[in-house]
Amino acid sequence: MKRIALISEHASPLAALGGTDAGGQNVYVAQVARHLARLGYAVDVFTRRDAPHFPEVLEWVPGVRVVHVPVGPAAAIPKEDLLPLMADFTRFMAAFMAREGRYDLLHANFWMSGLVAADLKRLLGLPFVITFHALGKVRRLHQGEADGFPDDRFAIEERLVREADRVIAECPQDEADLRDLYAADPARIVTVPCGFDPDEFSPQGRREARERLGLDPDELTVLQLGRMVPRKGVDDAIRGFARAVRERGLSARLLVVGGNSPDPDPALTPELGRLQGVAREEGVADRVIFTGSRDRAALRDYYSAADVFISTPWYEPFGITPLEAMACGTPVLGARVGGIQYTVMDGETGYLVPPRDPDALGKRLGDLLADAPLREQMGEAALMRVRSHFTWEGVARQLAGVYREVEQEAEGARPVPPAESLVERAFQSLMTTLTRSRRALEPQIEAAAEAITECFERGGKVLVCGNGGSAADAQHFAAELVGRFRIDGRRGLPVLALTADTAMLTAWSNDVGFDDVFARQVEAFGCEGDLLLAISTSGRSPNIVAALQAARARGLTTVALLGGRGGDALALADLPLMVASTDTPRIQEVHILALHLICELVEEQISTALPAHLPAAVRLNPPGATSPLISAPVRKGANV
Ligand SMILES: O=C(CO)[C@@H](O)[C@H](O)[C@H](O)[C@H](O)COP(=O)(O)O
Ligand SMILES: [Zn+2]
Repeated sequence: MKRIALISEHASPLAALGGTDAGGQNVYVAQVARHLARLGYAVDVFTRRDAPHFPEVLEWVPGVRVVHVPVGPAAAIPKEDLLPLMADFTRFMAAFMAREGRYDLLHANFWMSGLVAADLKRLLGLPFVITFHALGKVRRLHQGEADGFPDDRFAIEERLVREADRVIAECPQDEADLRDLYAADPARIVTVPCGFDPDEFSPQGRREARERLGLDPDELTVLQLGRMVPRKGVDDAIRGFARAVRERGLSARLLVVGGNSPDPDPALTPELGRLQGVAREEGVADRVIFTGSRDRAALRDYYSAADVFISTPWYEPFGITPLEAMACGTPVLGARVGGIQYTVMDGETGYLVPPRDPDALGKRLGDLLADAPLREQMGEAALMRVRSHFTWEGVARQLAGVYREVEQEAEGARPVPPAESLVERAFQSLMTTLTRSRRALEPQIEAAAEAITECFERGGKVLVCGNGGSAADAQHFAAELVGRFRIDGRRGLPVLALTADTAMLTAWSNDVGFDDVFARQVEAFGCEGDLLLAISTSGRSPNIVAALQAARARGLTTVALLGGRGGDALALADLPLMVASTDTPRIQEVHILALHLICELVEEQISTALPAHLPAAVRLNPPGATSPLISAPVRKGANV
């Protein structure tokens, strides 16, 4: 079973049920979730908790849970104010997944949910797809200053277009906008339209529907239905209707369904007042009926009762209402914008007219109202078209295909176990570990070398310890500094490997315990100002942890060469050097490189600590040095 997280920060699928203020995104998320569940997906929809009584996790329909994300006030707030809450939204989802398991894929809806998905991808490596529903740059083009979203939206959308595994365009116009305005990679855009649910929308019989709504069964009826905002072009619908009625001398009425309440009160829906003014101005106040909002269950009767459905917004990312009207067998008079020009086939399932052009609209409306057989024919063609192209079931199947593609790609990106020899694999993995560690280790190696140099300069000594291979590394390190590394003729530096005294190690382990064999020696040899260098690939060896604790207690500086997650040693080290691997031998190999580099840097720093004009022998063996100079002759050996 595949687990999908649908993220929809402001548009809850539950709002789609009540229907009064639900926009297209609520319907989309609700329907996609339900139909994905029917295809066998386990779907969780993450949406902001905007009412106090909502439980955190609600089992909604079989296979779909709604997770109410508790960020911001548990009340409705404008979506323009949600961006600052998104970081908490992301944190909540990451914690939720830590508790309840990961998703196979995230499907974000709208740009702010996209931000959550993109951050989760960076954090957890989850693939994501996004349906924008509306694009900020398109909105700004059409709405200008009326657009209340911050300008950050543009840069965020650009990032999402770059980082999403797939961008779902809802129609060819959306796809073109993504390419032209956002430079989206065409190979990662897939066009999947919105849909309708045949159980919800089907022809109800015109006369019966009109009767149920209390409308005159014989009068020509035109319907405009949707949210009441200026960009929906309801004023153009009213003006076009007025022209058609005037010019053709028809007896018809226009139903305008929508608003903030079921009561068509301009005090509750200010836009309504403006539109009533337009109807009066056009002399059709008695023919335009504002109904207020209606429950979703009642909409099929409205769509079925109408002879013509009008949808002429200035722009529309997709436009679900024309589909729903077509699903009820009603021809659509639509604006040639966005998804409408894709769903409505001009001259076949209705007509397309330019946006904001009441004259063109009036003419086409007149043609339709005057020709009953044409309306009949177009209504049937509309029904056929939506049933074959735009059901939610079909949409969910297409999305499932996109999810499968993304998953296959993700699998392809996972490193295939290499077929080459063990030796080749070891080289490869060491190179990977080196590359990963490089950036992090460079400043740490320099800092460790500096701390060790300072320790020597103040007259201190270095104690080194480790187990197994790291014990050998400890001795190796001591040998380089007590003896010589690259620079010939310098003084010996005081480094004591705590792993070398077998009598002490065996007696203490035999009689007392192994866990404090090093701590005991730190107590014996360590003085304030000295430095302990602890080496452990896991950071969990008890004797290493105890040695670091003892060193801290005595005022020694602590440096630790670690790997994996650093274990308890990590927090006890003033300077931890972490190798980005969990494989012991690879960590040790990087440790050796780090130790050699530390030796080289320390030698260099010690030799330049005194003015350059002094003879080399004096610089390398300063007058205050406690150990005698053993310089020449150096016998021939591998390191010479
Ligand atoms: O050399 C190796 C593995 O390459 C082993 O001897 C290894 O050092 C031992 O297992 C150590 O006991 C591991 O201890 P540590 O690095 O986790 O502190
Ligand atoms: Zn080893």
